[in-house]
Amino acid sequence: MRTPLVLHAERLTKRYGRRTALTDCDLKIPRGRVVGLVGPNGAGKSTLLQLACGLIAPTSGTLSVLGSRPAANAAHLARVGFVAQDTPVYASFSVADHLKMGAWLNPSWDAALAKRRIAEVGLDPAQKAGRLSGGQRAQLAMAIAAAKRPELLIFDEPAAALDPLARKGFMRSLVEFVGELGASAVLSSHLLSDVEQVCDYLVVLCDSRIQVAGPVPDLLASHHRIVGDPARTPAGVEVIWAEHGHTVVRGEAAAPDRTAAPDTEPVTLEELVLAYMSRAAGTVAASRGDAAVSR
Ligand SMILES: Nc1ncnc2c1ncn2[C@@H]1O[C@H](COP(=O)(O)OP(=O)(O)OP(=O)(O)O)[C@@H](O)[C@H]1O
Repeated sequence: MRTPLVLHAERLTKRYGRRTALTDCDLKIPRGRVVGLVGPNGAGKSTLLQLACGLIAPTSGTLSVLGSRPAANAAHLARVGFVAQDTPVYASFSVADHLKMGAWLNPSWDAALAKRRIAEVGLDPAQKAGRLSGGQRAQLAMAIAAAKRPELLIFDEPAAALDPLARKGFMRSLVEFVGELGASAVLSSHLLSDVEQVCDYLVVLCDSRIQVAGPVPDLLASHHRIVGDPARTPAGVEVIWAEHGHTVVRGEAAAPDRTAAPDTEPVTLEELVLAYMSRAAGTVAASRGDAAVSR
């Protein structure tokens, strides 16, 4: 039976020497989601994704990917597609060479899908990869990862180098493509606008720890903003962060009941993420302009 989880971490910890990149992370990510992994620089996002791909090993704790140890064997490797940060390609190889290499390396290679995808995004098969723009390189890397027909696609900041318009187009094509494959996807980003555009599941990682994780609609339903005196925060809710007369809270007791809590408002995804980031930073909340998560 297929495991219902694409990623399952228990007390997952990764240290590089004395630096701890992940601390006691517990995570259960169900299949069929497009997951946004967000957090500031150095939060541990790439480390988590590299662990999921089997490129590095945990210091302690466990992580299973599609029910097995990451990169457990060749068959398992074929079930996971990875697009690394900066979408590395072989500069002197043409687009067509990349597809040939993909076919040679991957037993489950879907040559028709790769070829169609390359045509759809307007890439010239004869073009040397070193001459592609950042956006074209990202599209090539995504086509290669997807032509393996993986069950899980992992993207480490796939669109970071792209201008806003190219990024929007790339993210849209990413989610369409993942849907067409019937795959799950996990993508890291510190651009919240990317995540809002395509993700239906959110993981906030700050300072090596998972702050919150869950389906986006559930997170938005279970968090609220209380306007005014923080002392008026209803009992039984968890205060995530308070500043400038706005308190972001989690808990059913804060559901917008106009009689009991007349100044309770819904939160946006940005407010929710910034509240967890500010709490993790333990400092005065960053204003929208200087936050590490930017739009
Ligand atoms: N190979 C390494 N050796 C030593 N320290 C590392 C190594 N890789 C990452 N780190 C450290 O681990 C922490 C987490 O890094 P990681 O790259 O996972 O964060 P990130 O959230 O992906 O950051 P960014 O958004 O800047 O890419 C950082 O403090 C980083 O300096």
